[in-house]
Amino acid sequence: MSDESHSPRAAVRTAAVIPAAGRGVRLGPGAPKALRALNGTPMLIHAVRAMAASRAVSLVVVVAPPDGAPEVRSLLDAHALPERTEFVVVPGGETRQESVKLGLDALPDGYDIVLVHDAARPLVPVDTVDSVVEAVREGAVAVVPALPLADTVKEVEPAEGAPEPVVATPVRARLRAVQTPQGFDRKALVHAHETVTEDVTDDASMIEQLGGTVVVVPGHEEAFKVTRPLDLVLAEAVLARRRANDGF
Ligand SMILES: Nc1ccn([C@@H]2O[C@H](COP(=O)(O)OP(=O)(O)OP(=O)(O)O)[C@@H](O)[C@H]2O)c(=O)n1
Ligand SMILES: C[C@](O)(CO)[C@H](O)COP(=O)(O)O
Repeated sequence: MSDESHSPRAAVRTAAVIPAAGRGVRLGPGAPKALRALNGTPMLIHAVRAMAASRAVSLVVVVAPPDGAPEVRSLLDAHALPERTEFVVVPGGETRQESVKLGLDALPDGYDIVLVHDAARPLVPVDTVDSVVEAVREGAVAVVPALPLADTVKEVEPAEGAPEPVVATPVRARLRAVQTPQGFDRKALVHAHETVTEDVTDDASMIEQLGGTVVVVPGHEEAFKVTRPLDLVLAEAVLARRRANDGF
């Protein structure tokens, strides 16, 4: 997609907020997850490049670990990034939700579409980013990329240290595993972050809670979230496959 698109909101500017302030507890001991290397390059840099690869995105706000903003600024300065994109770094908060809110607070005027993208999804392809932006440009208030599930999902009654009774089996064909970047009309997302106080696991659920419509576009298997140690192995394998296929 290019900025010559004929979407109703094609001229509207798009910013990406990248929450990168998490510790990465499930990945095990070490540096904050976003700063850990994938094939020698910090995961965050991969994620920033993935957003900046979209010609629609002209500003990237990185939400750094609370005491890590100077280090993240230095990292951005030390890596090659597209010159047409502006980069801002702000310190994050205790939860993902707080971190996204701090990123939104740092957005200057003039950006009416916002993507929120996990630093922990460093390998999302640019076509996925572009299709999210395109759907918001076409008029959607909130857009999520998602994939059908491979596993059957059970709802259980959580029970610590005991077998958990199953209470329901949702129809798998109606379920989607949701990724990022999630794309939003900026005003709607800011309003949602100012209004919803309950903890949620993604930004789109805040829009849902306020009665807004969220739509799904196809996600991508390479947009998986690096969460546990095995995901690092998979991410490096994806990078190796890209190098072999594309020569970079
Ligand atoms: N206080 C927080 C917590 C999470 N995140 C970000 O939100 C994204 C998704 O979170 P997750 O994958 O859960 O990362 P962590 O919180 O680091 O992982 P864990 O729960 O294993 O500690 C990540 O890019 C992470 O850096 C954030 O910006 N601020
Ligand atoms: C936003 C998200 O990536 C969508 O799948 C996910 O909900 C983040 O969850 P986490 O537990 O904060 O990693």
